[in-house]
Amino acid sequence: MVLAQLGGSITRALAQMSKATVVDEKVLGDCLNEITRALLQSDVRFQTVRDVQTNIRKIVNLETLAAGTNKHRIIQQAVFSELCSMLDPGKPAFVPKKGKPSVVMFVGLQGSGKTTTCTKYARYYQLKGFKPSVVCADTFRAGAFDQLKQNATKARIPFYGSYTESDPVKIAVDGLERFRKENSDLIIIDTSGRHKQEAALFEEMRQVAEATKPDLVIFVMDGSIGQAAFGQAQAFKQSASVGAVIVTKMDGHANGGGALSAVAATKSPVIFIGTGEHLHELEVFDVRPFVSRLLGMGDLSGLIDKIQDVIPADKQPELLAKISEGTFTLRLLYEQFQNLLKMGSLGQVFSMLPGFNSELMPKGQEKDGQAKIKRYMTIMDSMTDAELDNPNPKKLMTESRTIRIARGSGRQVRDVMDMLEEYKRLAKVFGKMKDLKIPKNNGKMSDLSQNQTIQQLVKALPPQMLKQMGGVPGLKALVNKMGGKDINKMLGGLGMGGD
Ligand SMILES: Nc1nc2c(ncn2[C@@H]2O[C@H](COP(=O)(O)OP(=O)(O)OP(=O)(O)O)[C@@H](O)[C@H]2O)c(=O)[nH]1
Repeated sequence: MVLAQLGGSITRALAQMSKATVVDEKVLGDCLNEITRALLQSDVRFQTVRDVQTNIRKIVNLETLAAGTNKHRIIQQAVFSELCSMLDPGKPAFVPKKGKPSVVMFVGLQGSGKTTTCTKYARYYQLKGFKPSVVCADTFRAGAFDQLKQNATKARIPFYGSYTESDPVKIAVDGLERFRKENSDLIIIDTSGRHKQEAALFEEMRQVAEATKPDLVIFVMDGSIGQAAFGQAQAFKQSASVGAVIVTKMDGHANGGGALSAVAATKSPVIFIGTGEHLHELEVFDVRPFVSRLLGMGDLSGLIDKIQDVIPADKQPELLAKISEGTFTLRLLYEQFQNLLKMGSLGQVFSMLPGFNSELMPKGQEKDGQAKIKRYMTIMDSMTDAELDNPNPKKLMTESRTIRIARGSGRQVRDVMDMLEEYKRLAKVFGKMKDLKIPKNNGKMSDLSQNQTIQQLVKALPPQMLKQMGGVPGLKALVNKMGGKDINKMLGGLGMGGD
């Protein structure tokens, strides 16, 4: 993800500053120059970058800071808070509520990713338990209905459109009526795009909006246009009463930071960012957690949300029971792999952990990781139930069995051995996790149970990960920050919660 480069540059500038034993004007100036350069490279408007720099200087007045003050920390906090202000439109967006019918209309220029994003958005809410549906009122681009139909079918989302009707308003109204009858609580209307902002497009948007009275109009915009987003977002906001923005293609272009800050400057809230062509490549955009992740400081609430999307609350006790039995079978590993793949990009998941930045996981490496998981799963697909459910599959694995599995999955014997090695390694980690007990007492944790949690986590986490989290002190700070409730939710989601 290209935004990670911006985050990486700023993080490096801060790390360089932290190394200085004495923070003087020169050290602060160098750090701010690096941050300025990174923001300009990301196509953030010059005016905005200048404001960020001036404001940080206002907060960090080295001359007036008392001796003994932790200047490194003050600078870091000032950078964090100024980046947040740069991206904060100061206005929340409408959020659909489950069970309460909402209509959301999508608008945007042709090719911005509008149609793809409609289905991503529907799927996001489907995973949260909504009953979404999509209506294709794009009669301008031939093939738009087919595209929406294909995407919606893949995600099992009901859709409506017409090959013969040319009036977008009629399609929108008919679709709305159909899905209202079917009790859909989130009806999404995809409208036509044009190559540029032209009167005909705005007129059509106005007519569809008048007929469907949407609760929210979402403007979808291509993030690669950088600071030009300001003019575009402003024009759509005035013509179609846009209530929220989704910025797409944040995976492929260095200008993403510029686009995000430009949209914020129009006082329109960005609610999601698109990070790829696939259905799950849509990320919630929330300013503070976003900046936190950008700077490698993690986003635990996002991680908890993601885990809960993948392992629904009603499935958690089942997983927990299996783990507490202490038998980590190949079938359980298979299920964990499925969950991991459902979580989407591993880089994105990692960037939610404090101390990680998605830059740490280069795209190629990420693809390799996913390919490996899929390879292991294909091998397991060739195993019998008895092999998958055996608590000690390594003992069971005779030469003839291994050859049979390798043949059945079209892989080499060494691939099967490799998968079993990985299983052994993970079984060891899970074996340690089964002792992890977090008391559930409505959120608050006693000091004693907090200490026990930390000790158990230290034992369970791979040393490399513990190091990335800042060692035991980093982990302590994390547990303190999360309190009992969130850590319970997270560990529960991973099948590690307590009684
Ligand atoms: N890399 C990347 N590609 C995206 C993203 N979102 C959409 N795309 C791609 O952008 C192209 C255009 O997307 P569409 O959804 O067809 O665009 P549209 O705005 O609906 O276009 P019209 O229907 O013609 O108005 C497609 O190839 C999508 O796969 C994203 O977040 N990242």
